[in-house]
Amino acid sequence: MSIHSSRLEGILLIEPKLFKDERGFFMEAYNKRLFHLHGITEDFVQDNHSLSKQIGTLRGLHYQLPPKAQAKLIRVTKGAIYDVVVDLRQDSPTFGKWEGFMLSAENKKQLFIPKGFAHGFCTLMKDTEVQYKVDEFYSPEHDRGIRWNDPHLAIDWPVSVPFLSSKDAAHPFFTEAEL
Ligand SMILES: Cc1cn([C@H]2C[C@H](O)[C@@H](COP(=O)(O)OP(=O)(O)O[C@H]3O[C@@H](C)C(=O)[C@@H](O)[C@H]3O)O2)c(=O)[nH]c1=O
Repeated sequence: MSIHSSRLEGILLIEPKLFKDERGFFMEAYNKRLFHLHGITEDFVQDNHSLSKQIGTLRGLHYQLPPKAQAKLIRVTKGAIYDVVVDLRQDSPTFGKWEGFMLSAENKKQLFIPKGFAHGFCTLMKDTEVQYKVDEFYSPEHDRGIRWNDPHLAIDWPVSVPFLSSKDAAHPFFTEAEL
């Protein structure tokens, strides 16, 4: 597998080694020893899986507050997403900066997101399925969100009118968010 760092420290884009043959392909989606060798030593405790039926479905921007903050390892098993992270680490030189990545069932790229980031994605194909590992259990009391179209963040989403949950449409803006 190959790993690429990003301008946001700690964010890693991972390309697994793919074995193709006449039957199809094989890949190791997660290999504890290999990931540890590359510094991803989180103890993942929960695997999540979501389906978004419509193109332009946007989930986010989500995070959990400490002490229940989550690191995440994201991949797409059907369809494609534009995956976005926002640096919420107040001591970081890139605090408040965002970055976007194309993840798809076809390119099989994975995104590792350490604790301290908000995360969201917008689907680029219908019936897109996203699967991700997290290193802390879901905690509704610590669950928080930031408004997807916050002008301060100025995220360049691929759609201007996404399909949102009512919860995601009502999140506070970045400057009012509890961090
Ligand atoms: C995230 C989560 C939700 N749920 C429940 C709560 C709710 O009734 C239902 C749907 O929850 P949500 O609307 O928060 O689902 P969703 O909008 O898909 O939330 C996810 O979005 C992406 C961007 C992330 O980064 C994830 O960490 C997570 O926050 O599922 C769990 O039981 N466990 C979980 O881990």
